Amino acid sequence: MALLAAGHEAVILDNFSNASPMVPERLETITGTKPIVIEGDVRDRALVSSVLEEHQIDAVIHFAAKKAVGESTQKPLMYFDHNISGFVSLTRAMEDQGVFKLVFSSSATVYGDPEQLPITESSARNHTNPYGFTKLVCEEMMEAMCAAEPRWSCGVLRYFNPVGADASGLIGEDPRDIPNNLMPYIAKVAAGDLPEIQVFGDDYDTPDGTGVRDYIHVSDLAKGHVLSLEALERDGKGHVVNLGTGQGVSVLEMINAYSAACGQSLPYKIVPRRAGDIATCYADPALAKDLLGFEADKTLEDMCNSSWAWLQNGKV
Ligand SMILES: O=c1ccn([C@@H]2O[C@H](COP(=O)(O)OP(=O)(O)O[C@H]3O[C@H](CO)[C@H](O)[C@H](O)[C@H]3O)[C@@H](O)[C@H]2O)c(=O)[nH]1
Repeated sequence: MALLAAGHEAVILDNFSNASPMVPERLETITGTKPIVIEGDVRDRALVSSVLEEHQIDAVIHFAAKKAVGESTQKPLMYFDHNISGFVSLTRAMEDQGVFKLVFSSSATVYGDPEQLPITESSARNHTNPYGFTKLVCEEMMEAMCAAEPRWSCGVLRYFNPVGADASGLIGEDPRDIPNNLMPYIAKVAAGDLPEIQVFGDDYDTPDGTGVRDYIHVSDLAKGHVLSLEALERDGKGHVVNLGTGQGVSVLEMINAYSAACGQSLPYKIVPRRAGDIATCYADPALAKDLLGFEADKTLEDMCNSSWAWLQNGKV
């Protein structure tokens, strides 16, 4: 999904392949502002160009990418097409229309297996799968674009592990297939759709032996995008920042927190490690605070409560 903002007007371009068509209506309920919704694909340069022109767009938030690591190893070309061709097509359309402000969804995946913790933005970049490769390539393309054309200013946001749902309970994640990620999997077990959680390894070098990640509430993440856009307008230059809380949470801590939120003790079993997983990953969030004034303020409890509320009320 690409959200293109001109002044206070929001224009959403989406092909609805993953998102529910109910999202724009629910967005309106939450924000009180009716977004303009255009059905289409970010790889359609002519369409994007016409949208930018017609609505006098001055900045773009680019979310239109695929994000499942496992799928990317099976279908790398599909990932290159959506994530890399889509990026090139979008930015060429922006260039055609003289729009040079871009907020980009990057990922902590660009750090590969981190050399040091917490992870700072100057840590070495690496990729361990085709999905991570696409994020790294887009980051490098932005560096080249900005070096060649000073009018570009790009806000590169390296997400850690986004979880939770909007506090209204109206918008959240509802994977169609068996979820790959921990929180949606736990949520399906809590809802009775799956029998038990599989914990991928309890022999990591972490306090309880299970993997540790920096989970960030999606509402905090959304706030980071607004601050990034504002910084692009204010500073006239780009930034590359981590969006995380700086706190590591283990798989067992997450299961316990979700059990408290849904009021039942969730069943789990320890299974072998998942290939490609690392022990620990959490952000140094200091630069995002310095450059954007960003600070994540939602707790682990907020993340679990909002996910559970969405499952009960909002799912369509
Ligand atoms: O059913 C599950 C799913 C996950 N885990 C564990 O839970 C932790 C989190 O796993 P996720 O799959 O939720 O998230 P990852 O950290 O593996 O990956 C996420 O964060 C990465 C950056 O660190 C990339 O951005 C990637 O796209 C994104 O899915 C890991 O220790 C994993 O082993 C389980 O034990 N059981």
